Amino acid sequence: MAGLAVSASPAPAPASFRPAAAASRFGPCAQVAGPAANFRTRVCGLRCLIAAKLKFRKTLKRHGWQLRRNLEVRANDKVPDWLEATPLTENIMSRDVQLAYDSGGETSNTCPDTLDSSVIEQSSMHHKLNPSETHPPVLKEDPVLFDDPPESAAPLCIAVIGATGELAKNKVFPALFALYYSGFLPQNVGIFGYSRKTLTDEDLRSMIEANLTCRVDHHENCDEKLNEFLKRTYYIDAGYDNKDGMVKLNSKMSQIEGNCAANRIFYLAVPQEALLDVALSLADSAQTMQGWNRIIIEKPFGFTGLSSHRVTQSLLSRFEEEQIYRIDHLLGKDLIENLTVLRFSNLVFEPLWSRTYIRNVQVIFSEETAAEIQGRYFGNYGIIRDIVHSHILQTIALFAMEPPVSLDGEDIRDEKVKVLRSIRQVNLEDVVLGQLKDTSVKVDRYTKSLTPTYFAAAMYIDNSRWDGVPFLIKTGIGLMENRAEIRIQFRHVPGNIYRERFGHDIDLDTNELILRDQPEEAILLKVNNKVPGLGLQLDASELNLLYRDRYNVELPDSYEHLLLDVLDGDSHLFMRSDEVAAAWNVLTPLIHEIDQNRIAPELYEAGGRGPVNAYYLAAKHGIVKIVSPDCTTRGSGGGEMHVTPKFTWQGI
Ligand SMILES: NC(=O)C1=CN([C@@H]2O[C@H](COP(=O)(O)OP(=O)(O)OC[C@H]3O[C@@H](n4cnc5c(N)ncnc54)[C@H](OP(=O)(O)O)[C@@H]3O)[C@@H](O)[C@H]2O)C=CC1
Ligand SMILES: O=C1O[C@H](COP(=O)(O)O)[C@@H](O)[C@H](O)[C@H]1O
Repeated sequence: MAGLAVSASPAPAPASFRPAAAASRFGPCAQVAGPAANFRTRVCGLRCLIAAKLKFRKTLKRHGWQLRRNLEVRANDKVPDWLEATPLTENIMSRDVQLAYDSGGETSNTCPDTLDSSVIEQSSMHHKLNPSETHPPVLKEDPVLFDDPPESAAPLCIAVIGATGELAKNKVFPALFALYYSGFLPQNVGIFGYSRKTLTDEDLRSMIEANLTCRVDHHENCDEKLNEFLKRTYYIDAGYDNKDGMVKLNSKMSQIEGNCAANRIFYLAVPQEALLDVALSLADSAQTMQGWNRIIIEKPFGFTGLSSHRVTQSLLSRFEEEQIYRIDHLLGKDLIENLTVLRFSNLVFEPLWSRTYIRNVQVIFSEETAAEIQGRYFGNYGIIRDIVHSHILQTIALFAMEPPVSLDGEDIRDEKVKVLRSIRQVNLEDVVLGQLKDTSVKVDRYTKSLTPTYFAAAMYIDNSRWDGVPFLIKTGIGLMENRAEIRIQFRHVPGNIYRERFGHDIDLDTNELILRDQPEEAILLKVNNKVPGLGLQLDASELNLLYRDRYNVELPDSYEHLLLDVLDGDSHLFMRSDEVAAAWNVLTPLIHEIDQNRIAPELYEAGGRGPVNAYYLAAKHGIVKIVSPDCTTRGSGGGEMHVTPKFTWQGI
């Protein structure tokens, strides 16, 4: 951090960043996001692939992801005419202005020196604030960051509330820097760290710097970018009253923004106990009147259905639904986006997506992580509230939903909530609870708690598409490996003429599709084929797409993905209030039954596969266990036949 001083002028953006990033996304004080902009993100994987195949490679590299993301909006595979024929800036700018829409605030396309009163009035109505609050006090001693000429870009202020916490340090600031580095944040961006500790700007910068790195595959100007980013970072010593703290934050932001129409994002990385105090205080005192305001809230989303409902009601008393982004970073993984991309853009899959062809679905999320760093699980939230309520149920909802009307966030959320409302309440008999045996010094505390660290369950969706199809969930910590995948097992081929060739176990011919995030990103499809040569040997082979072989890029962290979605106003991976409630309706009766009956979880060893009962649960619901590494057998015709399934059942 040597030589870093708070500067009154923003550091100049590099040439490659200015036109594509600042102009396209932020325009001249223009509104930058909205439902229409969602379209950009949805076509992601395929467009990246196609663009990479075209001559764009060098261009993409030079302009960074910002350009790639803009390219992704194209619905065809051709080099866009506008890119070749006219200056990039001009084209992107006009399109973005056209797409401009505001879901959480008002904006203007110009950057007036003074606010006109009609704008103030509109904004105030929208945010339920008093027009008199639009003139924050000015802190004379502080530097002003956003002093670019009006035509440059709409400012964006991002406040990380709980800036000294683990989440902020390890995930949020690094993700913000990665976005800044890659050109996704506007030139006029200000980053504000907020907590109750007495720190200075420099303290915050040093803390952030300790965790910042540049991408291995994209490393130019790293130090320069790091310094630019840190110069735009400020600390707010909020004290112990969030009402005062938010007034301070607002003053600082207003000062940095100047009079330009500005947008604000508030990332609430605070403990659940502090959530409402922080959220309501900021609603009253820290929202901008001249742009949109969005708040990001961390999981878990409540402790029971009732407590969650209360939190939701309080939030909705001050914010519009469209302003609230409930983040679960596990949903920001490519695995999740691929669920819908794969299904809705492939004729070979889309017609098969129902009970007619799918026999069962497994959603697996296991972690090696030891219990020591999962302290908040014990005697507290546990894995059902932390992982199942949001990550697992959202995955099932995205997997099982009807085709949405469009890729717009609200259309997708409309379909997800229908799935959540159709999930049958989970029967305790179809549940396995586990708890990691703990040999650490904290063993007393842990053994007194019945909080599960492992959860398996068979769920059913009572609608016409999924009637009778088991969705087997398996999730836990302290297991043998990190595994995040969705496994789809298909039904048998009716009247399969090769039936006998599979020997005694017809299940061995089960087609299986696996979408995997961990241990490594891949899409795998198990098919049956003939082994070359004389005789009729069948082989269960894999048509594999390993991301590491196909794409030579470092994958962004899921916080980057989701923060960018917030910036874009794309809500499809964030739970709406009705989704939160519907998910609680599935789980609350089960949680009550577990709590009231003090159901003891099955203890399991660290580094193992988890509770043995999970195997029986799978078997009970007809989940195939494909483990036969060597099943040479004889077909009825007497010829030798090898069935060599390479897919072993991952029984975590
Ligand atoms: N850590 C992680 O990886 C994940 C965390 N989460 C969720 O994110 C949230 C934060 O987690 P984490 O960072 O681990 O928690 P920490 O306890 O590490 O940090 C909490 C932060 O909030 C601040 N804070 C605490 N109370 C208040 C208050 N009343 N008003 C204002 N600020 C306050 C603390 O600073 P100070 O005391 O100085 O004010 C600190 O900066 C939690 O809700 C957690 O469930 C979700 C997923 C993953
Ligand atoms: O939200 C959570 O996620 C982490 C895993 O995060 P990742 O970035 O390693 O995928 C998990 O350890 C934690 O239990 C859970 O609350």
